[in-house]
Amino acid sequence: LHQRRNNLKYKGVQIPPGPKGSFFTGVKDQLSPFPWLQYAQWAEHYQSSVISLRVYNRLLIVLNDHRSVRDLLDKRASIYSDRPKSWMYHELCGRGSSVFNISSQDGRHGKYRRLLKSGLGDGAIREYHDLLESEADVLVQSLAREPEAFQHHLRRNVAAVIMKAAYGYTLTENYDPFISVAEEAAKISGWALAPGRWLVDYYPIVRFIPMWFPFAGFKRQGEAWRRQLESLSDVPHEWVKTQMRQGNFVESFTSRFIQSNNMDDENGEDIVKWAAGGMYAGASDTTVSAMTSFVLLMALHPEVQKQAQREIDDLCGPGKEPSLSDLHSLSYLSALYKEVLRYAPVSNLGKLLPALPHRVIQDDIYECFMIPKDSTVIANTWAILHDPELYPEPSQFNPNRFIDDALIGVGAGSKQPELNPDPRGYCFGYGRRSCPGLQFAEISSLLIMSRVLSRFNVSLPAGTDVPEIEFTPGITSHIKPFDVVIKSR
Ligand code: HEM
Repeated sequence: LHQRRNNLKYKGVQIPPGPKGSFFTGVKDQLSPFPWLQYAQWAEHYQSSVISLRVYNRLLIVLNDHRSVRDLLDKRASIYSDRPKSWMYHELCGRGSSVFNISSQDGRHGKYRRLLKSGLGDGAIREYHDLLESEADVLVQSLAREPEAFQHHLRRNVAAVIMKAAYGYTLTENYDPFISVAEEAAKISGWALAPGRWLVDYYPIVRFIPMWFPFAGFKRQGEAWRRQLESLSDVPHEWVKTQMRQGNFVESFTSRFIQSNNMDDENGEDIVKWAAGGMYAGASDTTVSAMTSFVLLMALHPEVQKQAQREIDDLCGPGKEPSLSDLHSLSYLSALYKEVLRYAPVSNLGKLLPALPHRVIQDDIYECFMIPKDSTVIANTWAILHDPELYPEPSQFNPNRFIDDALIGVGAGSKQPELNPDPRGYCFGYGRRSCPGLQFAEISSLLIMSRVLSRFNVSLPAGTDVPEIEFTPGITSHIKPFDVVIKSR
């Protein structure tokens, strides 16, 4: 319908080229578990970095190069920062108000972002210094004790930091009730957002079928999940309030905003609750994924590892662990962090999850193409970070690309190098949806990396062949783990 209307309105302006697929499902059955590679291949095949594809009745526009991403998602952020609607998740499960899913046209969107920015930005991070340092100590001790469980320790570190920062809550040693609450919510959300699973997402008219109707299983399921998710997201918030009432609480993102009571909004407390919920959801898989990639890449690149260790030893003295105040002096470490994010981008937003792609809220024309209102717009961040014109020899893992003037190209020292631009401009998302946890992620990641490098050597088990790098499918795709040895230096 849209297309017919748009063809009339913008006579002769076509939607971007792309595969057509079948009449009913579109290209749904042709999508691979690694869509970012497939999108890049389609872009090459159709000789256009902007392509379109249809899944059921939903039109997807995929942006495969940095220019279109900047031009549309950043420069036209006011119309490209909405999220596609998932009727199952947003309406039936009642999650439309969550930070990730709220419509950019809802007044709460800006309030969440302002709150998260002030609670997670550079100024606020100082509040978390002691917490970050003490959890880094715990991580190093756990790695020394049980190095083979490194992923478990990383996951625990990130969860402990974020739960303390968001709620002032200290994780218990093994099974933690708050983490299982958060993981349960993530699991239900994954099911409710499963692409192609719920017809109501594509044909919302079916939401009007009465609850008792034989085909209304999805409605009963949605209602059950709504109740479950509601109580799950209330648990940590109510816990903070109880602690505060008892006068026995650790300061946190939530307590600070409840106490300051200057939200200037009758829904202030509800906004804090959703914003804090977004912190665990945003920080957990992403940071763990980046840090897991870091450990695996250190095993594959001993020369990079040695150089980073030399820099830390030179600054702090051998055997002395870096502290947060040392991090800004470690320029090779900072380049290494950028290269980990570029090489194994955490967020290959290619998956058809309705949660992270953007939605354009009005018809738009880009170059010679029509981008119809309500299209789902996906940035193929992987393709950008592996574009040989932007990052020469993209399959080489080489942190020097961010510090060596010869590799930065013309304009070195200026804000926008021609080659090897800062990948943080891509892997933390775009426009009015870009990640509000960027600084928090960076400081916690650099601290983990510096502590691991100063205390341990990471290598492949003796006698094993160098493994081929494979990536896991999914929205926070990362390098498929292989065996590594972590030994004290
Ligand atoms: C290496 C770590 C991280 C990476 C790579 C990452 C990446 C991203 C990306 C790509 C998005 C989506 C942007 C878009 O839609 O264009 C996002 C959104 C978000 N991130 Fe992060 N993130 C990381 C860590 C964190 C941390 C530590 C927090 C909080 C403490 C956080 C909180 C959020 C939130 C709340 C959103 C939703 C923003 C919105 O929809 O308005 N992230 N992140």
